[in-house]
Amino acid sequence: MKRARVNKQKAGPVLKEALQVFCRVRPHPSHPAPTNETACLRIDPPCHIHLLPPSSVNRNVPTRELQYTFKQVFNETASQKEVFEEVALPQIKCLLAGKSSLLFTYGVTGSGKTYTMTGTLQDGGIMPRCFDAIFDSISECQAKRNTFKPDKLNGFEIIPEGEADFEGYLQSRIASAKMHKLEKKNSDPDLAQRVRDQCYALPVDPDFRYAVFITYIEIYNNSVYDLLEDIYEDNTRIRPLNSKIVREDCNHNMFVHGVNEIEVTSTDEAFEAYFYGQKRRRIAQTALNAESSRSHSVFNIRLVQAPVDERRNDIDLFKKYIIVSQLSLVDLAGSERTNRTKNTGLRLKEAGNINNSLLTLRLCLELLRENQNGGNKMIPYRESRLTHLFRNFFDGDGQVSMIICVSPLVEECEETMQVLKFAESSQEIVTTVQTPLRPANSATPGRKRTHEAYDREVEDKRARGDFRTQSLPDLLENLPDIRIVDFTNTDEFTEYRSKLERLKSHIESVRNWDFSSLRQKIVKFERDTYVAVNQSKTLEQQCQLERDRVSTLENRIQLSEREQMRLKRKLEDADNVLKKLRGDLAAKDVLIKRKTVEQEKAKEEFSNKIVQAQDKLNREVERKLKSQRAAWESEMKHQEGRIRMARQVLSNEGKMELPSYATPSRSRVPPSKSVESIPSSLKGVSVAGVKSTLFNNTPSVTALTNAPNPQFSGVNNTPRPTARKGVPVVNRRYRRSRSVDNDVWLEHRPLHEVPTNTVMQPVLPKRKSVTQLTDSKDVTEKANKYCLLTQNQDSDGDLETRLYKADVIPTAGGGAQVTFNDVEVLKQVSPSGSPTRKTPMQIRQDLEAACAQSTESFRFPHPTRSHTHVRRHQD
Ligand SMILES: Nc1ncnc2c1ncn2[C@@H]1O[C@H](COP(=O)(O)OP(=O)(O)OP(=O)(O)O)[C@@H](O)[C@H]1O
Repeated sequence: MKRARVNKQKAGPVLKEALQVFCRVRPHPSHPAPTNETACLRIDPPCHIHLLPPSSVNRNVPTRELQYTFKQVFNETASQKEVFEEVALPQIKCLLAGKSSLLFTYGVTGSGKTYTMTGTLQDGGIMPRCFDAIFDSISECQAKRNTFKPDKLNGFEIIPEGEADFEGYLQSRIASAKMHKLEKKNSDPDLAQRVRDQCYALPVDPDFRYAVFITYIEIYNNSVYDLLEDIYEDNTRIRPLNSKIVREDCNHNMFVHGVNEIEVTSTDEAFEAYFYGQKRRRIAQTALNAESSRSHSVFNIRLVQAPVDERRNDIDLFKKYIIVSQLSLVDLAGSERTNRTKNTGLRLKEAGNINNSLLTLRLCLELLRENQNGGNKMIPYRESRLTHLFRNFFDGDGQVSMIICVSPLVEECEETMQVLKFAESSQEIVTTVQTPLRPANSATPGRKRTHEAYDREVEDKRARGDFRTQSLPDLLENLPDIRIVDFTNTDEFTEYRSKLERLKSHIESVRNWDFSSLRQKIVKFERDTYVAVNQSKTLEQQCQLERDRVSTLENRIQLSEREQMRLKRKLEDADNVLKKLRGDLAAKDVLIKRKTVEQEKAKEEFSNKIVQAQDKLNREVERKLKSQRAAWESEMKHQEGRIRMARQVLSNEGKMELPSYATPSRSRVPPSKSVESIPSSLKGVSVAGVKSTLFNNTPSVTALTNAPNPQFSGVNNTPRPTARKGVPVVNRRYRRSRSVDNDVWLEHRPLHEVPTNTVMQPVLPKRKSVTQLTDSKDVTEKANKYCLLTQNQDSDGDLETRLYKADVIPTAGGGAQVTFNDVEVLKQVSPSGSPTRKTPMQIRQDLEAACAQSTESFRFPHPTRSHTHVRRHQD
């Protein structure tokens, strides 16, 4: 027995295709005409779907309307036929052309995945319609059963005609019969009830023979099980399914090792196998679906095709001519939220596994998309059996399509959003599809048609009676009997001769029959037809490619339009914000301008006020200065009068000569200050024998300033005054005691002294206090130091206490000269003074400001302080 195996699929040109995503919305379970309150989806045919999240939904879902775009969106009323023709029929065409494809349904539990994939007997889903289309197309070219045989290593062997392993087939049928006997009680659906609404006969290459194989597996809790496995150990015992492993064949294609691959020759057989597997599939009732799939089911259809040889019907035995294509129909289990399904125990574990495998699928697709956009991440296909098994498809070995099943239920809004989001982004994934090379063997292309045409021609000729003679066997049958009985009978000879001539003419006519030219004509015609068909196929492929390219571009355009819309919205938002900010800015500008104007105005008013206040202050200062000067001048005059009176008294007594008051000629101290320094207690007092020298030419005190006045710096260098005639001279032999402790002070206090109660007291260890100088001896004999205390209190209650200190120097005439050499000023500001009185600092500032403008030469007193103790020694 000669056998052949599929070793390697012959690869033709590589086409790139985007992952195709379709969306199907299932009808609302309770509202035949859903409203906005009950449905969260709105369809905008043919490609858009809008999600309208209700306001009550979770905060993870944005409240605005979201739009998603897919290759096509089917609404609630879309029929199974419509879905099949749009989604799966192109994949059947691919399958017949030798290309593989994967189609899976994805969605939340109860969203209609199984319904879309399988449907019902009356209204079949994608899977039964696929079988119908396949068998309708290959019906005339179907290989005899068991011509191909799976080799259990993902390949096929060809068993030449006559050697077909009918025994094996019989065995499998017997096993099948057995299982049916056991399971018939499980009430198989009656296939006779199945309704077919359409014949899908697609063109196939007639020079090939075709066979269809199926496998049916489930991935349950991340383990793979063969649903077509024989689990009957005898007629009564059933063992559990064994888990299978996923392996890689020599061409790096993934397959389930040891899986039962069954050849089917009709849709009914395929259905039988499907129902056989379906009974083993794990389905359970949940809160959301009465028949919820607890596993992912994979229904693989493999189409094996091999060319026929020149002798019309024998399949070519060269293994290189075999083409195997696959269509995988995957019904994924639905993603579940435990809080909605209320699953516990085993159901909860199943739900966890389902969600994990779906998560891995999503992760793989997302990473694939990222990698195709320039990323370089490892895709974790192996983390789930599901992704591991379909790695080839994702890595670029076949077309991938996905049907997103969604429910319009408001309660599922958030999950639906996740599904739509993921599906929309998956459309960016590009997969590659290899077109298999049709085997270019030595056989004449179109030979099947040639044979058929020849047969038809002969039949036609026969029917028309175009054959001028009978067929050769007829001719031979009608040959005259050539045995001559009587050689003398010329009639017999003549008849015999005429028979032979007739025979000869028949033979000649048959010989002249131009078989070769007819055959050549037919072959040429078929060749042309074949070339034309091939060309048309190529053109069709190119058209398909162009269509796909256009649809990909359309998808991209839609995506970019959406992106553009999104950006536009963003821009509009930003524009609005900008406008608002600009408005705010303009308002603030106006406010600033108004404030600036107000500020300028206030500044102007303020400076005017300052100028006015300065003027007023200047005038006030001038007025005060004037009045002060006038007061001082009158005081001075008064004092001078007194001095004159005192002088007069002295001169009248003739004993004491009072030196004339020498107005300090070079002193810059205002005269009033010197005048003021005359002790008031001396007013009207005459002391016999006492000579007084007041600030003898030298201003010893600068009472109004703390800073040393440079104009007085040269004072000490002024020549000492020479004694004038008649003026008592100081006793030159008198030596002042240098011991301070020995000084005896004559303290001259005012009669009505205001108690200062200050801690600052003059240090006068030995003193005699008097309020009036009545006896000159108090000065001349008892003291060598003189101290005069004066007090002045102004209208504000400020008290100024002055302590004039002097040396008492005996004169040659037996009197004494009192030389004032020091003054201490104690100023006490009344805390309860006039409330309108300015603080010293204010006064100083006012005066400084006023005088800075008016007079530069005038010097201001140092700010008066409470308890200011000013002391300046002459030396
Ligand atoms: N388009 C539709 N038209 C009519 N009925 C539908 C449609 N889609 C789903 N249904 C019904 O909804 C129910 C649930 O559907 P189905 O079992 O296909 O959901 P599922 O997505 O496969 O759920 P699970 O993931 O749990 O297996 C079924 O009774 C089915 O008949």
